[in-house]
Amino acid sequence: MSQQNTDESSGGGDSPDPTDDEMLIQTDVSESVSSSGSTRRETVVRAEDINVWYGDDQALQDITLSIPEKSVTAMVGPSGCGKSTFLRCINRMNDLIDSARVEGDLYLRGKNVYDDDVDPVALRRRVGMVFQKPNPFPKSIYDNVTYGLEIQNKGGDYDEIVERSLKRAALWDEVKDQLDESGLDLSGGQQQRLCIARAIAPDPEVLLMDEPASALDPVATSQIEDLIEELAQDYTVVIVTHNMQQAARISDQTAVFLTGGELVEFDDTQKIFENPESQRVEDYITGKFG
Ligand SMILES: Nc1ncnc2c1ncn2[C@@H]1O[C@H](COP(=O)(O)OP(=O)(O)OP(=O)(O)O)[C@@H](O)[C@H]1O
Repeated sequence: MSQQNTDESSGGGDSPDPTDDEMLIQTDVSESVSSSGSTRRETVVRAEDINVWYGDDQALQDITLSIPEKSVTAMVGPSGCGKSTFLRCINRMNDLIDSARVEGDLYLRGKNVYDDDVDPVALRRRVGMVFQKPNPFPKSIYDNVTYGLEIQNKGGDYDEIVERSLKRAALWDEVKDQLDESGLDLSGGQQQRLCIARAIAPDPEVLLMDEPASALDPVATSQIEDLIEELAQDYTVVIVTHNMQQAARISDQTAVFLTGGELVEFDDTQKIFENPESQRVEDYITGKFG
């Protein structure tokens, strides 16, 4: 686990005329959660009273939590408790589900992403996502990595960005001589690292990962776990996982959701696994139910 203690609240650029993108980058200096008091990092994502329904069925109830920067936050809990739904609130992917309705406030660096003036596409530039099943496009490895940059019309030295992103995703050495070959010809673990390279190429601030290793074998899973810990030095990583050991190994904070879409406990991972406040959380993480 990589706890970083930075007391400072980086604050505020003094530019009087923010651009559209900068409108989304206001600083939230609220303190991140920590029962031990040891972790005081700037909050990047803050959810306040988030409720989500699919039609008449409520999937999340009054979720309030703060996710600190440059760390790994794990969302755990039994199937159907709303972990993925919460992840999709952060980059407004629930907007794409007709029956979904979100109420409450979700701040990204102090700006409510549900405000009318927020463009969800611009938001998703700043909040990248990696899914459970590796989903490279039927394109070359190179084009997979540059895809996000191209659709955003983002300039820059693509050769350099491809190399940097693949290195960050721990894939460069394996593919550097076959960048023109299809991403679909890679192994499952390599494909997932390619998807991570694609997600980080536009340099997002937050990286959402929805069970990124659950379709992979143990060796590929271990590589992805190492990679996630490394990525947290530069990005704020939020990961959904079914795997308690994985959450314990790689996350700094853990949020435990339970049936009914309730957030029962959110704290430093060590505290959650060694001395949770809630009996229901203890029962869940020790395998008594779920
Ligand atoms: N697109 C959707 N349409 C309708 N209901 C949905 C949709 N997506 C999720 N749900 C429902 O919302 C609830 C929460 O689902 P969600 O996928 O967020 O849970 P989860 O904790 O991520 O589950 P899992 O661990 O099985 O992936 C479930 O009851 C699920 O059936």
